[in-house]
Amino acid sequence: MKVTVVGAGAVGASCAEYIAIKDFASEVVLLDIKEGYAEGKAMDLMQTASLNGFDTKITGVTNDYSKTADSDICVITSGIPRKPGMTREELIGINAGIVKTVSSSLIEHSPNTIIIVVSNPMDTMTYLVHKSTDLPKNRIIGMGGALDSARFKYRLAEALGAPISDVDGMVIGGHSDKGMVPLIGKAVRNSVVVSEFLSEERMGQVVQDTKVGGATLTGLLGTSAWYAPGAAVSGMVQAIACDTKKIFPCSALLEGEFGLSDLSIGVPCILGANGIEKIVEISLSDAEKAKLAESAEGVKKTNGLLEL
Ligand SMILES: NC(=O)c1ccc[n+]([C@@H]2O[C@H](COP(=O)([O-])OP(=O)(O)OC[C@H]3O[C@@H](n4cnc5c(N)ncnc54)[C@H](O)[C@@H]3O)[C@@H](O)[C@H]2O)c1
Ligand SMILES: O=C(O)C[C@H](O)C(=O)O
Repeated sequence: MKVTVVGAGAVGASCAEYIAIKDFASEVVLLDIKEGYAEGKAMDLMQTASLNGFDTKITGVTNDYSKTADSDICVITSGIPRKPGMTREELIGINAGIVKTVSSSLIEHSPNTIIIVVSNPMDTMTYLVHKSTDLPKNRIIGMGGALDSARFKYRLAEALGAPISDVDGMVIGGHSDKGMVPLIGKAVRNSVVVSEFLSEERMGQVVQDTKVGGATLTGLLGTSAWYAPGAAVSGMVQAIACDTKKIFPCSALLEGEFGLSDLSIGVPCILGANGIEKIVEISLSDAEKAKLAESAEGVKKTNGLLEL
């Protein structure tokens, strides 16, 4: 199993590290445009192998796509991150060009690959890869909901005073400060809906804290987060590599599912060897449907800025 990660910055290196630590891939290629940068990150990571106990071989390359040939899975993290006070949507001007060029170079050398898009604004960048390449739709997947759901579980555990392993919940919709739809009505503590434990007001706070999770970290760090994003990507890569058929909320191209079409947005998906094996059309309350529709409008507005 060969995995390429484009962008050896904060998120790309974190992805490579978590993939290696989980020890299911034979090879990870890190590629960056900055001379020597990916080589340096790969060497540093390889020097953790005997300490962390993995055999995955990590190599770094400067913009040489021939070294990525025949990758089973490619992750795109190249592009600029936001700074405090910015939205993810403001990154479109620079990142769209990067994502378009990178995806076409990857496919040239790995025509059968599955692509996971991370660069922001992620739903729009995922849609751009659908529109600008010939890959089938099950092989282009955006990562956002896996991260947002992890943040939702963190906030739920905090509100409940419970261990994180005791809570479950999912975030669907666009990966944006306003567009996320944390499904609070379906969130559970050990099978019991959280409304049994939390007031309406506290649940509203959990939802709001989840939606601005990325902005909160950007304010604290001066740039956006990388540990949880890297872990979220590695979980999706593992599900595909090991054909686990686990459900992750992913940005998938919709063609009528949930009453939506012609956009990529976060919905529950079964991930396996074929990438998105199935979009799971869970039933939503009227309020959840309305929020998802509003979120889709926001994503489509950003998609409208693309030069296709
Ligand atoms: N979808 C998500 O949940 C999620 C989570 C975190 C970050 N992100 C996004 O991921 C992206 C990367 O974030 P980061 O913190 O790692 O940024 P970073 O600046 O640390 O790293 C980005 C790397 O991309 C490289 N790069 C730029 N253009 C390139 C090109 N054409 N080819 C190859 N490499 C290129 C840069 O040299 C840099 O090393 C940002 O757009 C950020 O908003 C998304
Ligand atoms: O917040 C960001 O800009 C980066 C990423 O989308 C995140 O949610 O951490």
